[in-house]
Amino acid sequence: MHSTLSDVFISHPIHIPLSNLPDFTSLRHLPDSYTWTPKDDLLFSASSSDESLPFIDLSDPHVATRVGHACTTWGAFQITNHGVPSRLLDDIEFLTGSLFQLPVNRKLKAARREDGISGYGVARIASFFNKQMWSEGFTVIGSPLDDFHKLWPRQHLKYCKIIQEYEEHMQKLAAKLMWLALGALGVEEKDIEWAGPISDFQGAQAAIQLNHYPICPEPDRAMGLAAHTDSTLLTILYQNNTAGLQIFRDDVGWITVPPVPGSLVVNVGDLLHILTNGIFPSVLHRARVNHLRSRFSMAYLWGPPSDLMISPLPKLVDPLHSPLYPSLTWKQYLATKATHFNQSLSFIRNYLSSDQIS
Ligand SMILES: O=C(O)CCC(=O)C(=O)O
Ligand SMILES: [Fe+2]
Repeated sequence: MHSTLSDVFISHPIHIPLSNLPDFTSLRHLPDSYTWTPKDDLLFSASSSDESLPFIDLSDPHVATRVGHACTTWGAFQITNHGVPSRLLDDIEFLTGSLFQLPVNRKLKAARREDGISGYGVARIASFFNKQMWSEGFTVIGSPLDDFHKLWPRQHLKYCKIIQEYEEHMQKLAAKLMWLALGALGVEEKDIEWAGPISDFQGAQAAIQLNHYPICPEPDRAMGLAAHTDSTLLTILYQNNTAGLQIFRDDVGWITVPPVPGSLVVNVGDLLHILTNGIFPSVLHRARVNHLRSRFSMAYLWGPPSDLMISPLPKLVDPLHSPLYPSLTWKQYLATKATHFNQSLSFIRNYLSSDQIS
């Protein structure tokens, strides 16, 4: 039977009591439960380098080479001239701001259920850390109608329309980026059957993750969203005009991705890393907070149909480059991630068949 992404979370519930949600505005000092040290996350070091993430104009004649190079060296890049209307970016930012500005008791009406994925709550990755993160989130998967009706009984349709339009643009952009990135490796449309008859990846599945990082009294000791890679093929992220996103490269350390109005950040996710047999790294990233301004980010998490087998593309495998990963579905990968978190890729690397992975 065809299953949806939500099914994965029914079998892998997370237990984060909603009482853990803080009243961010009333805290003058960071409580111990929000104070991070390197002991809480080995990666809790300050950013160091002045290197910067590639910034790519999608109308550049050499765009495929640039995208391919950015994916290979960083697993991430920023884009401009991407075709998403700036009015729509304003709309989604407005929606996000309006949502998190609601009183806590209203937001809790649309709280994510323990075995669910949609709705309001703390970051799913919270269960892997001893300390709490200075953020709140809202996940949209499928129709937001029911949840939005609980949040905005009289205005929900207006907000549903923004989500629908945003998804349509993001889906098209994700497909375009996918072909640019894979095209740079010599992968052609005929090499990916599931992209469909007109190669537009109509069968893809996606979620939208809205994040809010409130003003923080002691930002140097707090963490907005701890270091992770995304379990997607690609993630397209829009951030408001407040810095906070940082990405990690082994030879560089942490660098901040400055917000550039109207531009979008693209991350290679774990599944594209698998598909390219490790040629593209999935980028480790996190969000820091600050004491002056609230920060919002809106992530479009894009992946394949959840029951489709994903494996290193035959074109990228040869006697010198044997497949590094077994075939597995997005659903299976998410189940692995729910247990092994940032060790998931190295965990599945040890298996030849997904039947062995539990
Ligand atoms: O807020 C950000 O910049 C990062 C958000 C993120 O990584 C995510 O939602 O997966
Ligand atoms: Fe992320």
